[in-house]
Amino acid sequence: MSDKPLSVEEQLVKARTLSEALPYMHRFNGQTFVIKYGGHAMGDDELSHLFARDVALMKQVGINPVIVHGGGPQIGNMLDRLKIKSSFVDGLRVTDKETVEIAEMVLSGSLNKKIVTSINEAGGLAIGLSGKDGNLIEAQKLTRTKRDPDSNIERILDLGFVGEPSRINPEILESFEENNLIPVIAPIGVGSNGQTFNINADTAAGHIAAALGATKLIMMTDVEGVLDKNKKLINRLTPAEVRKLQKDGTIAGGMIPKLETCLYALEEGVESATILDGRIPHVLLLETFTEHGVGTMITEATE
Ligand SMILES: Nc1ncnc2c1ncn2[C@@H]1O[C@H](COP(=O)(O)OP(=O)(O)O)[C@@H](O)[C@H]1O
Ligand SMILES: CC(=O)N[C@@H](CCC(=O)OP(=O)(O)O)C(=O)O
Repeated sequence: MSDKPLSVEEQLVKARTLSEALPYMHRFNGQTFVIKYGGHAMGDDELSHLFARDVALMKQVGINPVIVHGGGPQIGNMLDRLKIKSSFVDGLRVTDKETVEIAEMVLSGSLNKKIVTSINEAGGLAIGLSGKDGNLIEAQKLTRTKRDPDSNIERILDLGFVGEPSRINPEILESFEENNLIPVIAPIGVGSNGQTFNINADTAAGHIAAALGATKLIMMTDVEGVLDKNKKLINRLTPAEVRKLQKDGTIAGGMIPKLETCLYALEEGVESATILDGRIPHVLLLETFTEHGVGTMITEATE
């Protein structure tokens, strides 16, 4: 913050901005927003600090923010340091025994605590947990098939310890809300025999949003939003339009699980899913307290 006094005009702009936020504060009071904070979006310290402030502000004005974080690039860095090779299939990391241990260490350990600390420093009260705590995310091995384009044979893919949520037990999150705590969740799931599963953070966020009956699912990433074939931002999409983009190959890599999750969340009753550019300062406030103008919003009906 600069110490230079503001001109009257600048003060008026500030006052107007605050006043314009009032209807949104009323509209969203008491509602749950699940915010997926992607590993790419958390690379810059200044942006991470602004993210934490935005989350603390949301909580202060009566919204219930629930953070689910990723950490793909950070897991990748640790695997590189340990000289462990890693690969992805359709945006999902092939996860062997060693890799799942590293993923848990990075996600539930250093990254989770870093986010908790920065929200606490910003004046919120955050609590970190993984899907193992309170049995929040019960998971099973993900089963995936892929059609071989040459032979047209459907093959079963074995991604190792990659999990998908089989049941979410949100009671622990509800008790946090009652106590004004902001949950920060690492996407690690627990299997029926206590196994650890590495879950794509988008998938975890979508299931948590559905189980909590969230109003909004917000995905923060490192692109403007969903881009069309000419790399132009698409502002609004319906589920039918998303399916078309999936079929014609416009959607690739990490955007595949992201959009699958958005569709799942909408089917389960979440009102809107938005993919936002986490590189924009205060993008969460822009999304929450102004008419939609950034990123891609997916809703059942377009106005
Ligand atoms: N049509 C598309 N529009 C936008 N991004 C796309 C598209 N298709 C593929 N992508 C890729 O998806 C990436 C976002 O997914 P990902 O890297 O998993 O992000 P995060 O780590 O934030 O979850 C983009 O950086 C981009 O490379
Ligand atoms: C199965 C799987 O792919 N798990 C992810 C979990 C982290 C994640 O999803 O992080 P981002 O949101 O930053 O991509 C991984 O190992 O990278």
